[in-house]
Amino acid sequence: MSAAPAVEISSLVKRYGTVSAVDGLSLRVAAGSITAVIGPNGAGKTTTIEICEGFRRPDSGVVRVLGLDPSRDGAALRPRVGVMLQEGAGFYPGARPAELLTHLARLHAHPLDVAMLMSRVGLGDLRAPLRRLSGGERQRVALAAALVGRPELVFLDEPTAGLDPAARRSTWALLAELRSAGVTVVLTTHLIDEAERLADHVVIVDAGRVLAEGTPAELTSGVSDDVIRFGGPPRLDVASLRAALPDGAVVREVTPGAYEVAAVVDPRLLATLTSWCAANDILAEGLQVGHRSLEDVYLELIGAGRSAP
Ligand SMILES: Nc1ncnc2c1ncn2[C@@H]1O[C@H](COP(=O)(O)OP(=O)(O)OP(=O)(O)O)[C@@H](O)[C@H]1O
Repeated sequence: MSAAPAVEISSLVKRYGTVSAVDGLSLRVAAGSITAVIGPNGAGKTTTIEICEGFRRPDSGVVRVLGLDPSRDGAALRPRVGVMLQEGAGFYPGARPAELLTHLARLHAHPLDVAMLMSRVGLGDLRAPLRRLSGGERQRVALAAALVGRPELVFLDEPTAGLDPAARRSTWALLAELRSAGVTVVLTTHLIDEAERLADHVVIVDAGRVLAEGTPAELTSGVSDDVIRFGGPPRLDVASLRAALPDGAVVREVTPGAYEVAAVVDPRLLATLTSWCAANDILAEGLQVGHRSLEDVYLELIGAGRSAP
């Protein structure tokens, strides 16, 4: 990976009237990496990305994309940067995918072959105009449009939203191939497992600021607690279990009959838990000790229950 970041944002602020969409956000994207920006609806992800793309101007702060200022150096950046907007916004609805992609290819010096690209993103030789395509097909066209010019850097706003599971996996494979070819990928997503599996670097944003960032492993290992999961009859007395466990343990019934204990797990804690179950005539089914997932960390950071991602 090159030392110069592909994207560098310092103290970015963007307001819409009284709404602070972005409120002092700073981040760096390493060249050749996949960076996932996650956060609840309205967190400021799209606004940040659109400023990087040159579509919006910041109120203050500094943004550098491939060392350039996107609000001034758009002409120099356009051939080098691919952009996928949410739901393929901005495409002419009467165009067919191949027409649109061929048109975009002509704007670039060394474009990809359009037929090959359409096949790679799962469009085959789909001939219907864009307005007749399904949401998932439009997503694929938008992804192909971002890639056709062989960009060094791509910004993808929710690239797998609305895709079926097979198409989502195939998109992940494509993004991993791009990274192997040295392309920098910045994406937003509401799928925390997508960020966890795919991204080298995850940035959690809320209320226009970065709450936490790091590799998925760093973000989850920074939390000392592990989690024990088990199944049993619904509506167990979690307060009684909680009282039996050491201070700091958190017990909750996630869904009826599915329990989670978040704590520093050691053999003694496990023994206390199973003794409590034995004393209450409960067979703890599927008992598992595991690390907390990125989703656990995310929900804790943004405040569980405040907003569904
Ligand atoms: N053009 C605009 N005019 C006024 N307010 C706007 C405008 N664009 C965005 N906002 C507001 O700025 C805030 C951040 O929006 P943004 O689209 O950046 O969030 P997001 O994190 O991308 O959300 P989502 O996950 O729902 O796409 C929201 O409160 C939104 O309503």
